[in-house]
Amino acid sequence: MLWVDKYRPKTLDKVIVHQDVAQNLQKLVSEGDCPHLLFYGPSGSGKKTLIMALLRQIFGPSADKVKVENKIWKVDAGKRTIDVELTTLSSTHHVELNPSDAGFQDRYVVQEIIKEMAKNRPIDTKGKKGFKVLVLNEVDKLSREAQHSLRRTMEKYSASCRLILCSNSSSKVTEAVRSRCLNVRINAPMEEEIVNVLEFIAKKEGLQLPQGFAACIAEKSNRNLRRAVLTFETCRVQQYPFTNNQAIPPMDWEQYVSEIASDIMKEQSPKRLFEVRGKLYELLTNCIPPEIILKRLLFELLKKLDSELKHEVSHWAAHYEHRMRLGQKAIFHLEAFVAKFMSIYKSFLISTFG
Ligand SMILES: Nc1ncnc2c1ncn2[C@@H]1O[C@H](COP(=O)(O)OP(=O)(O)OP(=O)(O)O)[C@@H](O)[C@H]1O
Repeated sequence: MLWVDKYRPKTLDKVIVHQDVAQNLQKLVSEGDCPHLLFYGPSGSGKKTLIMALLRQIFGPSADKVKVENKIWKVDAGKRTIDVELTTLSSTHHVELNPSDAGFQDRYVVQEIIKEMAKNRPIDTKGKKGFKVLVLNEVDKLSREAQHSLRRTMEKYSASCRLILCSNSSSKVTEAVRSRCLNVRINAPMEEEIVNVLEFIAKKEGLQLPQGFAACIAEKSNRNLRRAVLTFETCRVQQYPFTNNQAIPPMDWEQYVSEIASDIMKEQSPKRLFEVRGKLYELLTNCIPPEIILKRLLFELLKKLDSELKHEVSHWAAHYEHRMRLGQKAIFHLEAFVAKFMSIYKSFLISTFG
C-alpha cells in the first residue's frame, strides 16, 4: 500500500493537519444533526481525508466497508431513454459518486439517480429514522443545469439525506448550492505542517529523516500534502539513508510535459503537432487531468518565452481551458492550444529573424 493511503488518518482525532476543522466537525456530529456540507480547497489539501473521517465519526467503522460498483443507469431524458454509466462507492450508510463523469449528461445524473438515492430513508442504529449521506466529488465541474437540479434535490430531500460536496474551488459552485451548505474551507497545509506529517511517517517507518531534507520536500511540494508524501516515498526507494542535499525527482508526468514543451519550441509544423498530440493523449490515458496538463504546459512554455509573447499565450491558454470545460473531448482543446501556440510563436520568429 502506498504511504498516502497507509498513513491517511482514519478518524477526526488522529489528523495531523487541520486539527481545528476536525474539532469543529466533531462538535457538529455530537450535536446530532449535520447540515449539508461543502468542502472546498486546493488539490492534496486533505478534503477527502476529512470527509472519510467525518463519515466514520457519524456511522462508526462500518462506514469504511465500501464496495465499488460500476452500474449502467437507464434514465429518462425527455423523449428518449439514455444509458449513463457511473462508478459508485458505497457502504450501508453512504454512497459516493462523481456526477461530472457523465459529462454533458450530468444533469440527468442529478435529476434521476441522485434523486432516487436521496429518497430512500434508512433507519439508524437506534431504530429511528436516520439519514443517508451522498458524497459528491468535483461538484465544481458540474454544469449549471446540474447544479440547479442539485439545489432542488437538497431542498426536497433534506429530511432523508445529507449531501457532502467536495470541490477544488468554491467560486465554480453556484451561489444557490453554496448557500444551502455549511462551507468548510480546507486550506493548503503550511510547509511546517507538511514537515510534521513527513516526520510522523518517518517515525512509523523507522527512518532517519534529516530536518533540511524534510523541509526541502515540503517546499517542492507546492503545499500539496499528497505530493509531498508521494515524493517522500519515491526518495526512500531511490536512496536511503537520506542526506540533506539529496536530489528530489520531479514527477514523471511533469518531466513528460516539459519534454512536450521543448518539442513545441523546437519545431512548429503539422508533423510535430501530430507527434505532440500522441504525447498529450498518453498523459490523458494515464489519468492526468486535462486542466492540469494545460496549466503545466503553459508554465513550461512561459519559462522559455520572450516576455512580449507571455501575455498573448496566457490569454489563449485561458481561452482553451474555458472551451475544454464546455466541451467533451479534452484532447481537441489541448491540441488546439498547441496549434495556436505554434502559430503565434512561428509568426513571432518570422517577424523577428525574417
Ligand atoms: N489531516 C491530515 N493529516 C495527515 N495527513 C493527511 C491529512 N489530510 C490528508 N493527509 C494526507 O494527504 C493525502 C492527500 O489528502 P486528500 O486525498 O484528502 O486530499 P484532497 O484535498 O481530497 O485532494 P484532491 O482534491 O486532489 O482529491 C492523504 O492521502 C493523506 O495521506
